[in-house]
Amino acid sequence: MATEFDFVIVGGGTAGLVLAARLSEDPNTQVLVMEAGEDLANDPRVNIPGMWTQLQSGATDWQLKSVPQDSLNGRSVPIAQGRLLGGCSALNAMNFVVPAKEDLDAWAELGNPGWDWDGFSRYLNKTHKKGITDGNKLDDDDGTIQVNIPKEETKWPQVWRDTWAGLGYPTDNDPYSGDIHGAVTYPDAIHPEAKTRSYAGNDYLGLARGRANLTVWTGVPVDKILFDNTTKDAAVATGVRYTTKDGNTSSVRARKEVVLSAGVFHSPKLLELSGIGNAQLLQSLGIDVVVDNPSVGENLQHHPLSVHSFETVQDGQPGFETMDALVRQDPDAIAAAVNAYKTTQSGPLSRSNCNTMAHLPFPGLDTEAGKHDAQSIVKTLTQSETKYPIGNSDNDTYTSAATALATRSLTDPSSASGYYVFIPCPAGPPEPTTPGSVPKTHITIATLLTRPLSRGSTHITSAEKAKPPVIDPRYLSHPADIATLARHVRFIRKTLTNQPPLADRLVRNTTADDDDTPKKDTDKDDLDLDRLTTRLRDTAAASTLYTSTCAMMPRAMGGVVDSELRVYGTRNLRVVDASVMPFITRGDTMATVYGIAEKAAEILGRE
Ligand SMILES: Cc1cc2nc3c(=O)[nH]c(=O)nc-3n(C[C@H](O)[C@H](O)[C@H](O)COP(=O)(O)OP(=O)(O)OC[C@H]3O[C@@H](n4cnc5c(N)ncnc54)[C@H](O)[C@@H]3O)c2cc1C
Repeated sequence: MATEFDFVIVGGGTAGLVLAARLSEDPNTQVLVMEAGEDLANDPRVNIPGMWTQLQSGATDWQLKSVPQDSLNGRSVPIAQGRLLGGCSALNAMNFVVPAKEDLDAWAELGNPGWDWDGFSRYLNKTHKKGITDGNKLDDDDGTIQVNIPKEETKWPQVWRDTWAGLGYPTDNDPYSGDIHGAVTYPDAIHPEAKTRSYAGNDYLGLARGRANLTVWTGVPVDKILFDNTTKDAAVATGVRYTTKDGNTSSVRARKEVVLSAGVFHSPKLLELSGIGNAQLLQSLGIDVVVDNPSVGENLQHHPLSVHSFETVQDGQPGFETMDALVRQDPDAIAAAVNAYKTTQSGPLSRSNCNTMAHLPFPGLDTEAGKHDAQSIVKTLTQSETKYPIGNSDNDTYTSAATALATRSLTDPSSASGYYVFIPCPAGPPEPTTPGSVPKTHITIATLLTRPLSRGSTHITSAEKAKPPVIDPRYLSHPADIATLARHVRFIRKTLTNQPPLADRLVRNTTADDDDTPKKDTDKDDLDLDRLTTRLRDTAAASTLYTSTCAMMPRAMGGVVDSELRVYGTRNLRVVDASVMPFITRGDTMATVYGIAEKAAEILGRE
């Protein structure tokens, strides 16, 4: 077995497999991918789109959770992260969400030339191939991940669009434009004809699987980067140490580079275990300090969300079916879904079921009262003591850039502060049914905060390799975050769900604690913001999108990697995954991670 390669990629996930496919295009380059999880390429839970929720537990998930969160009344939140070949791209919801232009332009302005929309689009375009939308073939481009907007099989998406149109928002957004206001239907990363998941584990790795110069090892967790410390000006990465399948410790050498693509929690963990991080922390754990950089594992970002389920009208009108029976695991419903999938590649198993979305500016920004309200939150941005990332000397620059981005989302009608998702099923466990009664049906609307100012961290608390990192996302800890999210909750309950045609299909809000007939929320005065805010502390949830723990920006600003993704203070060591985003994108993150890896492959390939 070879023990020396040109590139050693740690983590065969979303980014890692893009790198593997691209770097091994050169037959003279030997590439190794080391993945802690296993290859489940033939598992229906990976391949059948509608089964995407099934892998978020057990051996295919790292089973992480946050520490109890003060800002969520002491609740601890589970954090799903894929532990299998393909990483999160093998178990995520497949929504292919191109980042906003303003996301990328803000990255570049921090001191990352070439990462703006104009520079990054080229790499984003390489990541995907637009498939078929409602029977029409879109593109013959040669991108890799297959994306397409599934055919609409119910009337709910049209109801969603008509409702937003009734409120005066555009509904004809191009999901690939990077510039979306109002309702939008995002593509799913699904093969358009077979209706199977398109992800890094099949479409990127599939380009390269047979190449003699690419080696993929699964079931081999890496726990340390090895350095040659004899060079004075930088620690030179020479390879990694890992645990073999039979439990022994072994190592491999990298002739050119070690690339960490272990994801937002494990890339910083590996840096810290290897001596790169906050010197005080490392010394307290008995780890030799290789590079003192207190920003490693800081700056954790994430979209907090609030979820609302509504019982729907059951009047026998076709087109208003929901997935309640599937959630209840009704055998007839399961049989019908399996049959539709097998015979015509249609039905709820053929899709993500959550690609009907919207981006909304600050609610009420078109009125004087709304503008005034937004300004009251903007004031709290500058008054807040928050400075981040913690532990570096020049974070004023980063803090003002983050504040400017958040201010824009609060004051500019062309920017979004809320990201809405429509799902045709209940949010929690099904309501109990009584014998003889007709089971109820539900839809769910979730709203996510696009520009969170709260920042968290992930760190090791022991030199023991098997110990999970301690994750403190500090969800909704910034006062502006909870204030803004509360406005979006009020918008859902008072405005969106009272607007026809959606209002005509809803009976009651089953997640509200204060109201039996929330369709009449507009008549009520108990939707005051204090009450909604208090309730958010008990009910707000966490989306599955996390970024920024090894942020790409100048080191003095809190950066861990430079704009070519090199780890500061080292040579031959890069990070390429969701952890390098200096600001989280305003929507889902997978498409951006694919783009980051495409760009990184080009950078690595030319060196
Ligand atoms: C449940 C869920 C649903 C989501 N839905 C969407 C969606 O619909 N749309 C969207 O855009 N985004 C979605 N996301 C987010 C998106 O999938 C991630 O942001 C993105 O895939 C992260 O890619 P990555 O390369 O950074 O990490 P990953 O894809 O997680 O890859 C990291 C890999 O490294 C491996 N690894 C970690 N530590 C080690 C180690 N020590 N040794 C060896 N290997 C290691 C892991 O097992 C994993 O395979 C979702 C995420 C989750 C969890």
